Amino acid sequence: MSVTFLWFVSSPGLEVSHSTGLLDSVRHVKFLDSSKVMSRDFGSIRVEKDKEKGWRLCSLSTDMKYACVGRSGLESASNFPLIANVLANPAAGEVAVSSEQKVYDVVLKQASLVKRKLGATGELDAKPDIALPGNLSLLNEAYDRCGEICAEYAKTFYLGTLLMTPERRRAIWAIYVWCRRTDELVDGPNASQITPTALDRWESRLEELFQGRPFDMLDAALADTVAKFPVDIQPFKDMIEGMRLDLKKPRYKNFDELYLYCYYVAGTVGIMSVPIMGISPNSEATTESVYNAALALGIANQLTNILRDVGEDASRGRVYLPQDELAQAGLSDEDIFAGKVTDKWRNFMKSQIKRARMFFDEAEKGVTELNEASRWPVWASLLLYRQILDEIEANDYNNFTRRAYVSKAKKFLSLPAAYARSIVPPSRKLSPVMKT
Ligand SMILES: CC(C)=CCC/C(C)=C/CC/C(C)=C/CC/C(C)=C/[C@@H]1[C@@H](COP(=O)(O)OP(=O)(O)O)[C@]1(C)CC/C=C(\C)CC/C=C(\C)CCC=C(C)C
Repeated sequence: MSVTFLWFVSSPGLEVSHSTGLLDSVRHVKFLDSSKVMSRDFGSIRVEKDKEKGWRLCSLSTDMKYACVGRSGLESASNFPLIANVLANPAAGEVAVSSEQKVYDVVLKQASLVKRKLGATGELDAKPDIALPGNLSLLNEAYDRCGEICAEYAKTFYLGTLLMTPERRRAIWAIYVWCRRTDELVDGPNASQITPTALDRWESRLEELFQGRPFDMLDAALADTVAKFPVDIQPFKDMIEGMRLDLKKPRYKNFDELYLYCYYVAGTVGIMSVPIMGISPNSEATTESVYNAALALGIANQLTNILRDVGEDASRGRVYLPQDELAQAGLSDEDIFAGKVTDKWRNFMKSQIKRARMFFDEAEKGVTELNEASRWPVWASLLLYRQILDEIEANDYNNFTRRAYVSKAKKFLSLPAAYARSIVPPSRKLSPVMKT
């Protein structure tokens, strides 16, 4: 996977290795009070009534033992028999659950955390900074540094965040920086030295920071963010799991496997971001449906990223495309390594692009439901990334030797279009509760 983030990212080489990473010099910053860490006990089994999807029986256990049977928001729109809900596994005498369903459990868990944190008022308590007074300026410095990194690596996105409230803006910066550091572990300049053990250490660090014990200054900003906003640790852990897959899994058998990978490395970003960006108090959408849209945007972005980078990934021996679908199209890894654009390849790409667009369509339904100030950067991100698919088509599906690229002029034109969409309000107000 290539690793510059959307259109915003300009410079490579952010140092984030476990021991020598960016600002690791500021270590053992112990100014966060672990006693203020919120409880994350989700109980075990719940019966959920989902507005659009009917009743579903779900395990909400934190250990990710999935037991959820239900329908996906995407399958109705899908022409692809690709997202199976429940996969029978007769050999084991068990019912295996599809990736989509596993991921939906994370969505439900995050949504239920948001609901519980909001309580009856529908508003988040604005918690004070959890630093001791003497260290408040350190915390501010930490957030400022996150802002600087964001501005350096994702300029347009950074500008978009300036529309958000100061609290939300700096929280998004802190999440952005953690995601980028995580991604750089396997895709950055020190990637060749990264081992599964290093990722395990990164995960322990994550657990510590969620307990209010950050390792460095940038972690401290995130520790403060997760203590203030109803953010679950699971998507963060899952992103690290995605990096583990990148170390050990060179091929994806089918779309179910690829879907899980896309969730790990990108869908997680959507789920982490919504509790910060907030849902409009005027939205009548269910919390779950907004999280589903956020997940869909992450998946759409990652699928697009994979389709754009086929040649580049192949040069590193990597093929992310579903093997069974390649075979059905009469293609194999050899065709990808040969890098020849044939009619078989064009047809295959058409169907892959179609699927990525379906995920973008699904995501679009949720953007309007976000808090007004958060919509513009999301629309901008969506419109710009979606155009990469158009560029692949314009390149006659040659994603072996030509990198689909959205020109500066087109990017620039997308910004007012994104703004225009962002001022469209959610359909109508029903109840002010249960949103953030
Ligand atoms: C507004 C907004 C976009 C917020 C997201 C802020 C945030 C926390 C970003 C972190 C991004 C990051 C550094 C992720 C690390 C993993 C990674 C690199 C994922 C890939 C991104 C782009 O890859 P790459 O850097 O290679 O791209 P380029 O080469 O530069 O093109 C990803 C493909 C995925 C990133 C996923 C998202 C941005 C998810 C966006 C979803 C939301 C913000 C939820 C919106 C809410 C609704 C309701 C739709």
